[in-house]
Amino acid sequence: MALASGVRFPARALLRPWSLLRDTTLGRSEPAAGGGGGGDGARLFGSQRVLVEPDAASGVAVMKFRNPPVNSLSLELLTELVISLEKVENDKTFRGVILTSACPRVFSAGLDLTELCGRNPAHYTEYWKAVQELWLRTYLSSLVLVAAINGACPAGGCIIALACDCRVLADNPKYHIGLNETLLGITTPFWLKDTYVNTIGHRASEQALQLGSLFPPSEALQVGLVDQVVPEDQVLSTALSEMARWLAVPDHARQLTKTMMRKATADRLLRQRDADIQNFVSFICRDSIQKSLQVYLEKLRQRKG
Ligand SMILES: CCCC/C=C/CC(=O)SCCNC(=O)CCNC(=O)[C@H](O)C(C)(C)COP(=O)(O)OP(=O)(O)OC[C@H]1O[C@@H](n2cnc3c(N)ncnc32)[C@H](O)[C@@H]1OP(=O)(O)O
Repeated sequence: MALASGVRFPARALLRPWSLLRDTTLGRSEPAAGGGGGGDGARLFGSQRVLVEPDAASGVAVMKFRNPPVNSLSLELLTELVISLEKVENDKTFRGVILTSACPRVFSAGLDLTELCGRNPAHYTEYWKAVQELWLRTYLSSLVLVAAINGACPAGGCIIALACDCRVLADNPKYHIGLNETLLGITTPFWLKDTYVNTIGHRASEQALQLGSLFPPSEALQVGLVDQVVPEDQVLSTALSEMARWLAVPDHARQLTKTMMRKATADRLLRQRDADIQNFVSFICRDSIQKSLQVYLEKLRQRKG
């Protein structure tokens, strides 16, 4: 499938990209005039793992991850997210998307460790392309993206949140956010490290990345990883208020400014995507890395509660 960032999609998505999306249209069977997804706001479109609730009146769609139990970023979820974002972005009814979780207590557990363990190089290649694609699609989106973080947000979950323009985190001491890759025995790719540095600065990133720090809400706010910490039942309403603030700015000026701020970081990856994939595949295929990941996954499975 030809996507803006030029990545090739998994074979099944290439053959029938929309087959990954189950249309959950309610109420209307035809798109509203002038747009494909909004109408009176009663239309829902999404997929098995991504629920999209569009509100044409406000031009905002709420996109909910729905991959229980922990919204781990499986190849399917990554693919469905990219397709859903592309679909909303191509519909001129919409100017903003709120990303949130439909699973209790977890925004996203990050990359699906079962995609990183015991597979073959062709699978790792396909998987990493999908990770790159989601990051590029979110980081460079012309839409306003607000993360309504209503649960734990480690690693890949944090990466999605960092690609948004604004982050609102629920005030629950169990909802940690950060990049903890080193604790799994792996390293953060340069483009995600750059995103971290852009958000919280060099020194804080140097420390947090090496230590694999996961920040509770108050510390996440202090370090600048999130913009607001609010009671759990106010996360979505606060995200909507933030969205209104961002949408009050004329789109063209905001979009040009976003591009100016983010282009250099994205270009670093765009210039060397294939090399980045090769690096990832050779790294993840190492016996020592496979062992570390398996030990971590086993600990996760044994740890309950
Ligand atoms: C060069 C390489 C760069 C790669 C970059 C990698 C970035 C990443 O994203 S790596 C992934 C890192 N993620 C984590 O470390 C998070 C691990 N998960 C957790 O800490 C917790 O699950 C949670 C805080 C998110 C939620 O806790 P909760 O108590 O609600 O649920 P659990 O009982 O722990 O988990 C339920 C179930 O889900 C499985 N699981 C959890 N996380 C993952 C995951 N990331 N991938 C696959 N599976 C996961 C967990 O094992 C449990 O499974 P079982 O019910 O079968 O035991």
